[in-house]
Amino acid sequence: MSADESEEEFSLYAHEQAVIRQAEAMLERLDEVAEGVRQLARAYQDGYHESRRLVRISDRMQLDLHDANRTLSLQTRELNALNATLVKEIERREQLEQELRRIASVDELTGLHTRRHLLELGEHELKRMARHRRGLSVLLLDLDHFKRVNDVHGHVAGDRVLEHFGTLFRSALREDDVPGRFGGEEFMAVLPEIRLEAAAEVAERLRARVAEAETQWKGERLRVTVSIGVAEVAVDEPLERAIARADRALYVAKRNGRDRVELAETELPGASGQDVPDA
Ligand SMILES: Nc1nc2c(ncn2[C@@H]2O[C@H](COP(=O)(O)OP(=O)(O)OP(=O)(O)O)[C@@H](O)[C@H]2O)c(=O)[nH]1
Repeated sequence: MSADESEEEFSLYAHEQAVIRQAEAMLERLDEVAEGVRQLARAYQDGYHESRRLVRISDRMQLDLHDANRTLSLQTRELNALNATLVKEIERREQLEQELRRIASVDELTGLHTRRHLLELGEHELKRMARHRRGLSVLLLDLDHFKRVNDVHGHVAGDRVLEHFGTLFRSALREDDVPGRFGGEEFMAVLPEIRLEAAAEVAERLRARVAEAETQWKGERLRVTVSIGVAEVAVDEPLERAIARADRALYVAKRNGRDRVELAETELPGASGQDVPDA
């Protein structure tokens, strides 16, 4: 073999080797491509199943959502109805409470303060008096022989007289005075910023007006008189003690012939008092 031949042989061999390597490389690449295609197909397949599953889930979710929405709408309607009922109930209770407060504080027959409310307002005035020290007085009033009005003309006539007295009582007082019905035919007033003598004048004016007044009843003119006890609340004196003193003065007015005003004895410092007289 010549040198050329061996060279050619060598190059042929090298060429074949190169082709073989190229073919092998191509096959490798083809394998990679095939694997890639397989992966892609798998991915499509998985994706298909996944999206089917997701669609099923979303269908079910949608139905559930519809159901939930329907339930919510129903509940909202029921809640709205319940809310309307509750609002009405609250309004009704507020009205009832207002009515109860009114009943507890306003005497139905005369429109004056009730005993309880009067005492509350009295305590309030007492606190104010403790600050300004301009005086505070109480009047205790009782219609005279009132039983006779009932006995002779009937209870309804008696009511009419009480009602009329309420009007006279209120009109004889100032705006700031607090008149109330203590119970039955007994009345009381708390007069802020008034000393004993001025309170006695108020009481006397009222007594005279009542004595002159007439209550019309079924063509008859009914007349009553009133006895009044007056007390000025002493500094640091509890209200009930001043009321008890006014009550004793009222008793004296009754004993001295009725249709009279009597002043309570002055409270002695440290003297022990009596409780509020019962209605
Ligand atoms: N019509 C009516 N009468 C009442 C009311 N409250 C109390 N009375 C009556 O008031 C009368 C009070 O009588 P008494 O306590 O004996 O006193 P009085 O007849 O006023 O005699 P003196 O107080 O001693 O002057 C009773 O007959 C009660 O029935 C009421 O709201 N309406």
